[in-house]
Amino acid sequence: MFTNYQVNNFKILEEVGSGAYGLVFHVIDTITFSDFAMKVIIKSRIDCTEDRRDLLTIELLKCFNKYGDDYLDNKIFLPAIDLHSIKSLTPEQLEHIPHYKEISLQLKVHAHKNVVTIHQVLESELATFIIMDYYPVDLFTAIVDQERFIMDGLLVKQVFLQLCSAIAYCHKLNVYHCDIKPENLLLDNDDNLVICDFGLATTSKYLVPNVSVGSSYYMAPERILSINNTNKFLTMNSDIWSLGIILINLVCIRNPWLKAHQTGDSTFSYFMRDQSILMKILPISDELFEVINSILQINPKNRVSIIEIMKKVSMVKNFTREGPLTDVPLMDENVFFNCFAAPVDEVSPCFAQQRLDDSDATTLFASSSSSNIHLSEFITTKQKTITNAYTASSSTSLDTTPFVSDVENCNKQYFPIQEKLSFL
Ligand SMILES: Nc1ncnc2c1ncn2[C@@H]1O[C@H](COP(=O)(O)OP(=O)(O)OP(=O)(O)O)[C@@H](O)[C@H]1O
Repeated sequence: MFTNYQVNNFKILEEVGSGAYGLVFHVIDTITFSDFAMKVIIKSRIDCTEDRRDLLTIELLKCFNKYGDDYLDNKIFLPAIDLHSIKSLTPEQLEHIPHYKEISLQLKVHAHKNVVTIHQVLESELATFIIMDYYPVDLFTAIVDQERFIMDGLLVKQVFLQLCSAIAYCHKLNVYHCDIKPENLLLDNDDNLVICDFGLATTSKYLVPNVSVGSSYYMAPERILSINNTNKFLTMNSDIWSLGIILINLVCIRNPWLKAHQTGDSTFSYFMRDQSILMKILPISDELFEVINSILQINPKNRVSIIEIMKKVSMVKNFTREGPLTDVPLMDENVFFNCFAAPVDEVSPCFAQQRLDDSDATTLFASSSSSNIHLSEFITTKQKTITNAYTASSSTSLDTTPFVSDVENCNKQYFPIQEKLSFL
């Protein structure tokens, strides 16, 4: 529907996902020709669960209609928000703009190689646009449709350890993801895993009552307990439970139960009485059973730590009792420590925020062999486009988030979030 629509220098190629509040698009940067993902979070509340995608689409169309102009060919130009100002929003401020909580928490941890990097946040009155790295496939598709892991135990180890490494890093910075599931884990072309969707993430050390939101397959039993339960559970431990279910997914292409609820799921109810049921319903080896059992402890306090899980998984020799996963190479100690123990990018992930400094742009174009556009040409074209955009849109009534006025503001200047949302 939105193919060829453009937000600043990001042209939409296709829709790649939709969720409760937003749509995700594969976009191309018309300056560098690099791929990005653009998540559009619609601000208006949509209560109905049916036709949600259609309603989100209508809201996004409104956004293009409000700010765009036929003359501009479905292009809109929006101000970018300074990412540091989002990171420093207080919990009280985030109460007023809940969708910024997701962005703020992801920004806290996106320096990790296995967390999706956010490059820009563009603000409009109707929607917020998040520009992130783009990944071609999610883990669900890779496991179920492509069966990418059934022959390759080392790949299972690599992907799972990357996930553990990212989650451990988040926990170290007091960010708890709370929605670890294959649809929220993406793979690059070299099968490196990254985590996305911090929509349910929290910094709350303890689970807040009635947190039964998310996918039931991956949810720890304490998250499904009745709201009258007054025990305090560490949020961190419920992420660890989800890791155990993902490990089962990777090796067995299935889930052990629909939900970890004693009366609501007969398999889980059986598992509570006798954990070895896992050996009967899944083709896992004794060795893997031992690892999974140390993770899927009903009492969250008894669950093994993430670093212990990582050590155990790297040493597993066979994942299954039969088939190609019976003989899995041990992970080389150097690979383990280089790839998983020091996982933080040294390069600032916010390259997009600086890239239109002249020197950076020159470097970018110089290094882009596929592009034959020169910097001077680019600046002229870009200035022309954005000047046109401004002329055409200057009569539009702009409420809380005025249009940017020129190329400087559109691509170089970053506004503090407090300036764009004056109520903060
Ligand atoms: N950076 C990305 N690159 C490629 N695809 C992505 C990216 N981010 C998200 N997606 C795709 O879009 C889907 C929806 O994204 P996301 O989970 O962030 O949205 P959401 O609105 O929070 O969804 P939900 O309500 O289901 O949690 C993902 O499952 C994934 O398939």
